[in-house]
Amino acid sequence: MIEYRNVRVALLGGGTVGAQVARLLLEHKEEFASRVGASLELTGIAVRNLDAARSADLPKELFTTDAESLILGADIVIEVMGGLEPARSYILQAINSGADVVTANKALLATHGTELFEAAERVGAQLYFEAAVAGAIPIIRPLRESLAGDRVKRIMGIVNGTTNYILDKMDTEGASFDDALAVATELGYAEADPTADVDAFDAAQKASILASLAFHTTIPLESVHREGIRAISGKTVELAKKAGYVVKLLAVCERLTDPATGEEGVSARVYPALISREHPLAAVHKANNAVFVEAEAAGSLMFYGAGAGGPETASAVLGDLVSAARRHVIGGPGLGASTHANLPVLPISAITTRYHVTLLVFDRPGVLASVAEEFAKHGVSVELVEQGTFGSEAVSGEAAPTATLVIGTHAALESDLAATVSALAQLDAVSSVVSVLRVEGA
Ligand SMILES: NC(=O)c1ccc[n+]([C@@H]2O[C@H](COP(=O)([O-])OP(=O)(O)OC[C@H]3O[C@@H](n4cnc5c(N)ncnc54)[C@H](O)[C@@H]3O)[C@@H](O)[C@H]2O)c1
Ligand SMILES: N[C@@H](CCO)C(=O)O
Ligand code: NA
Repeated sequence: MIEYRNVRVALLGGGTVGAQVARLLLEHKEEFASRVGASLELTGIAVRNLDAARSADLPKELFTTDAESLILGADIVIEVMGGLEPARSYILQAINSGADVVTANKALLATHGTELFEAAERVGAQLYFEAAVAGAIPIIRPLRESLAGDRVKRIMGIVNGTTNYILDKMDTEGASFDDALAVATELGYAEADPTADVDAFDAAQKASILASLAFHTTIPLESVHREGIRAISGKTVELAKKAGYVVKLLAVCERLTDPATGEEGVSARVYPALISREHPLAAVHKANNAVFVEAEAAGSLMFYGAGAGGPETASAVLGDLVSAARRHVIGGPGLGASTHANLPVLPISAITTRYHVTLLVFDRPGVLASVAEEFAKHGVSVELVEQGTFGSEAVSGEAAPTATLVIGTHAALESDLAATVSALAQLDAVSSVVSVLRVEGA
């Protein structure tokens, strides 16, 4: 058997994910050598603070604050630092010095992916990123390789563990938003700045990556429609439950026909949506993720598992490391980006879906008729109306609105729905629009 020299691996980041990558790499050194056909040598771990506590007991001599030197001597660089800079510069330095790269950095890939892929293709380097979307769940390799011979039509899923943890606690335990977020952060699921999770920037970054792979088109992050979960109150969760739904932060990426031109385009969006409690996505609890993929030949596929967590994410990073090391040993170019389709990215106004509009109204004669008239005026067909007393919310200086109206619609064009909602808000009988939620997974 040919004796290969060690494959030198540099690790950038020793936090929630990085420390677990290092731990598993050292613990399973022999096993990895057998799988790769060469020994993987962890040459060092670049961190900001040498004295920071780690989630694993690692040799002190591995730690350094000199990332540049570590990169120069590496065959493969693993980037699990997060953020855009200096992660972007370090990855470019690695690629230009002939190393392959494994990253979990969805923020970086969603904003600088094109530049990084072009740099990698110029020198034939590999750029792997399985951990960047849906943590431990293999979804990147299936889209990038396994389904490369099929035509993906739609992707719908839960791709952020932190917000799923929050919404799940609110639904199953009536927990408050803040308490659930605090626990998710404590458990290491949240980004360094949790607004990335709560305001759906993380989910949007992942949707951009998934849609780019699925539709062979560059989907810029700014073209992903993004709505976070801050507006989801305990009351909204309670009303959803009463109606047989659960609120989930969904990423939806799909091919669709532009209603304005009749041409094919693609849509990528992330928003809190209602999912029937019978739907498999309703059973995704805690920080788990799940992604449904609909493809022309393969039909419907579901990928499920841990979307966040140190060891769980390290699993995906190490899978990429073994792939990269195997290719490093036998030689050959890395897998490039596939963006030839160049489909137009359509705005949210072009989508058609069902909605639940919840209004807080004054309980007086004619309120139902005036509300229904607005839907009719804007061409939105109503499927259900549910009136409930929602406890009076004292509105200072006038009789409190004491009723809620939940209007469920048939499939409607987003732009028609938006026009209806702004008209409803003007009605005297309507005190406030409590929530407008799309219904997915019908
Ligand atoms: N935590 C998860 O569950 C999870 C899951 C999937 C992907 N990710 C992604 O993995 C990456 C790391 O996430 P994490 O949760 O481990 O973050 P973390 O904040 O726990 O760890 C970041 C590490 O990088 C180091 N670092 C940051 N800036 C540095 C710099 N300029 N120079 C040297 N070291 C630097 C820090 O010292 C720390 O060791 C992020 O891109 C994140 O989005 C995390
Ligand atoms: N903060 C991210 C980590 C995994 O990418 C999440 O909650 O899903
Ligand atoms: Na993954």
